[in-house]
Amino acid sequence: MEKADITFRTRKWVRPEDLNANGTLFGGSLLKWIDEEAAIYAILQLGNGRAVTKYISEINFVSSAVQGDLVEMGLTAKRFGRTSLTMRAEVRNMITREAILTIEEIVFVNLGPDGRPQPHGYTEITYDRDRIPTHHLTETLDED
Ligand SMILES: CCCCCCCCCCCCCCCC(=O)SCCNC(=O)CCNC(=O)[C@H](O)C(C)(C)COP(=O)(O)OP(=O)(O)OC[C@H]1O[C@@H](n2cnc3c(N)ncnc32)[C@H](O)[C@@H]1OP(=O)(O)O
Repeated sequence: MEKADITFRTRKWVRPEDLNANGTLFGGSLLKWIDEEAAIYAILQLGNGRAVTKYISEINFVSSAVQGDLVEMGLTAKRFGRTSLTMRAEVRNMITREAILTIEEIVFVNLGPDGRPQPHGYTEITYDRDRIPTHHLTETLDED
């Protein structure tokens, strides 16, 4: 798979509840946002709502953000495994484009209805919405 550029999608406004005691953006808020963003990205790439976070590599908090800053989150698929998808993540200041956080590897695993890893069958990134699951997981419990 060729190296793909990161596409920045979700934007967040740094609010008072996202700050640490230092008055800068709390790392835990940032990680929550990026894990959620990665989950949505993985679900759209793997076409399966049952995808879970398996592994997150070193997290580099490159610079901080302060209240009122606009930040944007980007992800790209680095590697499609048999049951896994490895992504790279970056969060940056939307205005200055200065990096705030980088994570080289976030691995999600595609699960079957039994909760075990299941081959996803994909090898390439989709830029369309062709793999979006069509129903909520709770609606399919009886059918799976
Ligand atoms: C209408 C629209 C509807 C939309 C649709 C609904 C959307 C609804 C949204 C819900 C959104 C939920 C988002 C959940 C996001 C969480 O919060 S997940 C919660 C946190 N994560 C967990 O609880 C996972 C806990 N771990 C586990 O259950 C088990 O470890 C797992 C994931 C089943 C894997 O089991 P395992 O025995 O390790 O599996 P194994 O076969 O050894 O490895 C599987 C793959 O992982 C890789 N792997 C294993 N260990 C590692 C490692 N340390 N490093 C890197 N790779 C590794 C393996 O290489 C393998 O990859 P492949 O070579 O097959 O590609």
